[in-house]
Amino acid sequence: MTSAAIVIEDLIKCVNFAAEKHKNQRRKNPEKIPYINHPIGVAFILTNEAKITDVSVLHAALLHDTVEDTDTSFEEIENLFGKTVRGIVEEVTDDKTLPSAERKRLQIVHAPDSSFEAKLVKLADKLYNLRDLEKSAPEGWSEQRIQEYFEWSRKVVDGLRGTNVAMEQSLDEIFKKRNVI
Ligand SMILES: Nc1nc2c(ncn2[C@@H]2O[C@H](COP(=O)(O)OP(=O)(O)O)[C@@H](OP(=O)(O)OP(=O)(O)O)[C@H]2O)c(=O)[nH]1
Ligand SMILES: [Mn+2]
Repeated sequence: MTSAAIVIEDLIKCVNFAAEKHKNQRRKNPEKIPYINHPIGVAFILTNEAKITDVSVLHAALLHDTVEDTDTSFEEIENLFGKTVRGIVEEVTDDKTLPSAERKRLQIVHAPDSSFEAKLVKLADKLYNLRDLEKSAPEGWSEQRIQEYFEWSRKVVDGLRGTNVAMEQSLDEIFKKRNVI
C-alpha cells in the first residue's frame, strides 16, 4: 500500500471507532443531532479552515470526546492509534470526576501550557461549539447561560492564541458579535 492509502485507512478506522463509541449519544440541542457530527465537524474545521495536515491532530480531533463522554480508555486509544494520538487526546480530556465549575476553571488555567497540537484541537472544538450555540442552544439553556459559555470560551481561547490565524480570526468575529471582547 502507498503511504497515502495507509493514512486514509487509519483515518477511516478512527472515524468508525468514534462513531461506534458515540453511537447512542445525541447533541443537547432540540434537533437531537447525532453526537458524532461534532467530532467529525471539529476534524473538518481543522482540514478545511485551519489547513491542518498533521494526521495525529486529525485523529485526536475525531477521538477528542471519546474518553470524556464514552467508555473509551486512553489505553484503548494508544493500542489502536499510537502514543502521539493518545497524548493529544489526554491533553484535551476534562476530568469528569471534578465538578463542572472546576473543570471549566482548569481549562482556562491549562490552555497556555498545552502542546501546539492540543491547542489546535481545542480551538476547533470551541469554534464548533460556539457556532452550534449561535444556531440552536442546548435544551433548557437560558440566555444568561449561553452568554456565560461565550465569556468562558473567550478566556480559554485567550490562552490558546498564537496557534492558528484562521481559527482565531473566526473565533474573534464570533466574540465581537456577542460583545465578548
Ligand atoms: N453548543 C452545544 N454543545 C453541546 C451540544 N450537545 C452537547 N454539547 C457539549 O456540551 C459541552 C458544553 O456544555 P457544558 O454544560 O458547558 O459542559 P459540561 O457538560 O462539560 O459541564 C461541550 O462539551 P465539549 O465539546 O467537551 O467542550 P467544552 O465545552 O467542555 O470545551 C459540547 O460539545 C449542543 O447541542 N450544543
Ligand atoms: Mn468537544
